[in-house]
Amino acid sequence: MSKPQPSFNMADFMNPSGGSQIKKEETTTESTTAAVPGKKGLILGPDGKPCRTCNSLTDLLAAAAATGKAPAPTTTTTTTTTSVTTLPADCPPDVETLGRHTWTLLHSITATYPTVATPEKQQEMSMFLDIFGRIYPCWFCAGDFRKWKEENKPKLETRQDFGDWMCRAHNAVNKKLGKKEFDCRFWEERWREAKDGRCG
Ligand SMILES: Cc1cc2nc3c(=O)[nH]c(=O)nc-3n(C[C@H](O)[C@H](O)[C@H](O)COP(=O)(O)OP(=O)(O)OC[C@H]3O[C@@H](n4cnc5c(N)ncnc54)[C@H](O)[C@@H]3O)c2cc1C
Repeated sequence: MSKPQPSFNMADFMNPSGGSQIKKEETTTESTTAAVPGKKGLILGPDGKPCRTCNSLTDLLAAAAATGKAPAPTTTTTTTTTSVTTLPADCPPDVETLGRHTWTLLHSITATYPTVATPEKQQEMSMFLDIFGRIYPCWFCAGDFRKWKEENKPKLETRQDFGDWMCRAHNAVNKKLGKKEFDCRFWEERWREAKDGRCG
C-alpha cells in the first residue's frame, strides 16, 4: 500500500507569528532541521514534516490558518481562569496535551512506587527512565530530559526520593518554559493522597 502524500509544502508551515513554544536546537540523531534557537517556525520531526508532538496546537493551527488550510484558532475558557486553544477529543495530541498526560503517568508511577524499593525494582525503573528518555515523542523534550537525568542521577531507593526527583525533573521543564515551579514538599499530596475532600 502506498504511503499517503503530504498535502502541504514545508514553507507553508513556517509560523509567521512565532508563537510561544521554545524552539530548540537539534539534540538527537533522529531529529532534523529547522529547530534553531531564535529562528521562528514550527519544529520538524525526523520525516521533515511539522512535528505535532513537539509544537503547541496554537502554533500548528496558526501555521495552518496562515496558509488557509484551517480556520483561525479559537480559545476556550476552562474551569480554571486560563484560556486555552483546545483540540477535539479525537485529535492526536500536541506538545502540551502529550506533556500533561505524560506527567500524570510519571508522577503516578512515583506515587505508587514502593516505600522502599528492592534492587530489582530500582533496576527496572532505571531501565524505564532510560527508555522513556529515548522514545518520548517530542524529540527535543526527550533530549533535554536525558541531559537533565545525566546531571541529576535518578534517586530510586525510596518512593519519597523518587517522587522528589521526578518533581525536580518536572520543575526543570517548568523553569525552561517560564512557568511557576511546584513546591516539591507537596508532590505526594498532589499525586498520591489529596488532603481535602474534593478528590474523593
Ligand atoms: C519529559 C517532558 C519534557 C517536556 N519538555 C517540554 C519542552 O521542552 N517544551 C515544551 O513546550 N513542553 C515540554 N513538555 C510539556 C510541558 O511540561 C507541559 O506538560 C505542557 O506545557 C502542559 O503544561 P500544563 O501547564 O498543563 O501543566 P504540566 O506541566 O503538564 O503539569 C500538569 C500538572 O502537574 C502538576 N505539577 C506541575 N509541576 C509539577 C512538579 N514539578 N511536580 C509535581 N507536579 C507538578 C500541576 O498540578 C500541573 O497542573 C514536556 C513534558 C515532559 C513529560
